[in-house]
Amino acid sequence: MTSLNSLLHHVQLPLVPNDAEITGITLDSRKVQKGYLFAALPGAKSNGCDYIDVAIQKGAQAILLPTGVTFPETNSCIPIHCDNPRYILSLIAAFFFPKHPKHQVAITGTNGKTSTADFIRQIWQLQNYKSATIGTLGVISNTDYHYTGPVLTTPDSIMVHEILTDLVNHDVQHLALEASSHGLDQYRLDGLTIEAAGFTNLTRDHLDYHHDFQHYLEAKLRLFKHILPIDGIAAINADMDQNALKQITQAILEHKQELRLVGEQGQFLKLLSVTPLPEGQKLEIKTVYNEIFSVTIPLLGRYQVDNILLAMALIAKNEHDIANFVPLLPHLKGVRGRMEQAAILSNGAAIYVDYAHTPDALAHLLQSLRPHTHHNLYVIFGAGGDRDTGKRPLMAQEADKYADYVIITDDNPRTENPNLIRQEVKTGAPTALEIAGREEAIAQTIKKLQTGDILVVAGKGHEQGQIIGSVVHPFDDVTIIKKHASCL
Ligand SMILES: CC(=O)N[C@H]1[C@@H](OP(=O)(O)OP(=O)(O)OC[C@H]2O[C@@H](n3ccc(=O)[nH]c3=O)[C@H](O)[C@@H]2O)O[C@H](CO)[C@@H](O)[C@@H]1O[C@H](C)C(=O)N[C@@H](C)C(=O)N[C@H](CCC(=O)O)C(=O)O
Ligand SMILES: Nc1ncnc2c1ncn2[C@@H]1O[C@H](COP(=O)(O)OP(=O)(O)OP(=O)(O)O)[C@@H](O)[C@H]1O
Ligand SMILES: N[C@H](CCC[C@H](N)C(=O)O)C(=O)O
Ligand SMILES: [Mg+2]
Repeated sequence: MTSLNSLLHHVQLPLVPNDAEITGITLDSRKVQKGYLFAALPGAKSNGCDYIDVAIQKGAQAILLPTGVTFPETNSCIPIHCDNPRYILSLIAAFFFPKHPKHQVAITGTNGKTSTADFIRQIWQLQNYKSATIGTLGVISNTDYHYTGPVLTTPDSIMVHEILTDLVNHDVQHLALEASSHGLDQYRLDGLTIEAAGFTNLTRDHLDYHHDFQHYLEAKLRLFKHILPIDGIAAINADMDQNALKQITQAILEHKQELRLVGEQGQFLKLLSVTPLPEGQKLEIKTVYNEIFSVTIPLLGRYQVDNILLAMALIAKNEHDIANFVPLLPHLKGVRGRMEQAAILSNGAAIYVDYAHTPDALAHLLQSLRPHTHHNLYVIFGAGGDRDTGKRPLMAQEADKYADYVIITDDNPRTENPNLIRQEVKTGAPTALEIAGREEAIAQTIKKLQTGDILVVAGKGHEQGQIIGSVVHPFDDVTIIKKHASCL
């Protein structure tokens, strides 16, 4: 509970003569209770301003709304007009839920946010800190805090700050969170006080929402231009798209942040070599002080090396901290649904599950599995409905380029016709096999596997459901694979 004028003072909006207590904040009229501040936000599907009357009837004390929107005659509720209510709401949320972990790190990029955040949490936990991640896997921490709300990669600003306060109440002072391009574009993270921001890579995704690559990049750049403060740490994978890298580094230098480049072209942390081993990878890395470390990580997937380097650069107090992290790396565990081994058949064929749902992720995934494949490499994947349609043939092209056998199936068709989605995917790999129904595709392919083969089932990773229409049907790739593998 806080007074309306203290909230307004915090966000530098004019105070009101009739100050009032605010008992809660929400952006959904259906959740308004007596004394709440309701943020009426124009959205993609509907407009929160259409629900102002409903919110007043339910006892809203104040309504945050865009400048120019008319407000009904009422004595019971105070209108707060402003130019950018989503942004102001984020700042209000940070003030209303006042407890924030001392150490907060945010990661953006097309692929690798969840993995990088997870490695950061694991490193902190290996150092005995209570720590947490917020992202695609929900909220994970080594405390008895259990989040049960809806999961977005980046929750809305109210949810983010409510979770932060809950985490601090569970003694968590170390937090890594994912900054999705939607989340950044919709000001979900503007109230945060982060110490470091990371950028994994920029490749094609979400152009249904951002329309073109430059707007997609601009959304992600908001993390550095508007959220990471001056002197904050900006850790970047130097091997990414060079045009994007140029724009990112320019933003970082303009905002006087500390640039830490990692990767094969890194400076802060330079990757000298990676050797794939049967059960992991051996890395040789060099710090900016020319210290060289050799370490074996128990994880497959070249892409996870990039994510681990970025994780270390984001949380290192300084260059010398890397020496403290290196002995912990052999203890890292795989991330749920990312290059996760689901089954080994009696003939030795191995089956993995991975969350690759972009062209670039599929290319990296399949290239990573090739050194471990002694016979044929199979990939099963589909493309999500109500998402970027342009990436569909491109995903198939990458699959066709790097796998020996490509099986196109369904992945969350949502409100689209799954047959039509598969047809669009198939234009990128006309000779690929098409099997409707994900379980059927998995069952049929497993029967074909021989000694030395690898099958990877991509796109759903940790997901627990297949979304058809608006119904979520329980579905877990690992469980389905185990079921059909055990029949052989
Ligand atoms: C397209 C999109 O990003 N939509 C997000 C956006 O919703 P919106 O504001 O556009 O919603 P809307 O349905 O048009 O409604 C407008 C407003 O009216 C309000 N309303 C609506 C109905 C009503 O009865 N009363 C009422 O007050 C709504 O609460 C909302 O505030 O803001 C909401 C609150 O933050 C989000 O929950 C919602 O995410 C939807 C569920 C979603 O599916 N988002 C996906 C695309 C997403 O955000 N994905 C990213 C990226 C993942 C990745 O990187 O791969 C993520 O961070 O998860
Ligand atoms: N650094 C990377 N470079 C390229 N591909 C990667 C990288 N990291 C992960 N991937 C691929 O992307 C998939 C998703 O990884 P992860 O969940 O870590 O990414 P994300 O950015 O959190 O994705 P989302 O946007 O869906 O939350 C992995 O399963 C893998 O196939
Ligand atoms: N965060 C991504 C996840 C995609 C996962 C894939 N299974 C799909 O449904 O396309 C999105 O919402 O676009
Ligand atoms: Mg994620």
